Amino acid sequence: MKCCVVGAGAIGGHLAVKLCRAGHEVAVIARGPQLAAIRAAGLVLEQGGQALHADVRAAEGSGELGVQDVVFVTTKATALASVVPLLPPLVGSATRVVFIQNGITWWYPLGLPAAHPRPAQVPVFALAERFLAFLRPEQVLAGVIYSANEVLRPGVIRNNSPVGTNVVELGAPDDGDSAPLRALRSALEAAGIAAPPIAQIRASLWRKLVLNASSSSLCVAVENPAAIATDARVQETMLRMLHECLAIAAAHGYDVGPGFDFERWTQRRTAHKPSMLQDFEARRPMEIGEIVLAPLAFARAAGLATPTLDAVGAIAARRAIDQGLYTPA
Ligand SMILES: NC(=O)C1=CN([C@@H]2O[C@H](COP(=O)(O)OP(=O)(O)OC[C@H]3O[C@@H](n4cnc5c(N)ncnc54)[C@H](OP(=O)(O)O)[C@@H]3O)[C@@H](O)[C@H]2O)C=CC1
Ligand SMILES: CC(C)(CO)C(=O)C(=O)O
Repeated sequence: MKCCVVGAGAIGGHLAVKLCRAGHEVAVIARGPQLAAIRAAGLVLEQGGQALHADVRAAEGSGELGVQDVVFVTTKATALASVVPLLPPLVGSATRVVFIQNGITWWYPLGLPAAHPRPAQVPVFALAERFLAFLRPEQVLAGVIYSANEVLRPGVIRNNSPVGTNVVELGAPDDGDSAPLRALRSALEAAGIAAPPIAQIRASLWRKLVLNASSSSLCVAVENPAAIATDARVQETMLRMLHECLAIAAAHGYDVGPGFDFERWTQRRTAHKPSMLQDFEARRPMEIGEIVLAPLAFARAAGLATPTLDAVGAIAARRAIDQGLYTPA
């Protein structure tokens, strides 16, 4: 498989190393110190006490890379607009483009089953027109990833998830099955990243968003990820947020609570800083619109009250605004 990872940071770097080591032809698009480091010495993924090295091709732009079988877009949602002009040279008629972002994102309304309530209007949806100017809807795939990673230093990614627990749920916006989708899941599985079949990509999105909308904004508010497990008041706040977000998902047609042990997430003692807290600390643009505010817009559209999400979300958003890391639309 000839593939290109656009945005070789924590998630993209992890995928690039695994796919390259599994024998695929992998190029990455990166910039700044990350690009320089990858060009000089490849990418390293620290995982389970091992340093996995991969000599991936690195480029600043897409012109030299040519048409790909698969493009993984693994930038933050905040950078998606900057990705638009990079994609056309990589995309041929058979290319699949996989968008792996947390939160409500641009493809949500695309192919939304008619039985589901209409989504709230959120700013990221405006990107659909730009992506669909050169992508047919069936070329768009979506990924929801469970894999805790951070860039330790340029060129070096650390995976903070217990070995064997990195999972990506892949689907099409219309939930259709296809040979390219199955082939991609198989390629990821063979590369060591679980990619189980799923029935509904928006159910996957909401299940993950329930965790992110709660833990990410709470971690930005308290700046202490461990407090979720160790401080009873913080843990109780997180549980309230989880349940409010589950209600939003259910109101929009995705009942993602059953079978998922959300309470376990509040009891995990983890020092991993959610990517939103990593961004806050590094003073990088934050995914406030997609992870914190979009679920609140969906709540209002469904007529739901979400007092705890509102309060903690307001604090996280305010902190981001004050640092210039989020600008309300
Ligand atoms: N990190 C994690 O543990 C997890 C993250 N996620 C989600 O995955 C997505 C990706 O997150 P993550 O990997 O942490 O993000 P990172 O910030 O670590 O990586 C994104 C990379 O994309 C680069 N980039 C952005 N725009 C461009 C551009 N136009 N051209 C070239 N490179 C570009 C960034 O460069 P620069 O630094 O210069 O901006 C950065 O290196 C997010 O939606 C996040 O919420 C999901 C699960 C876990
Ligand atoms: C919390 C975590 C790692 C869950 O996979 C995540 O999604 C993030 O860091 O943004």
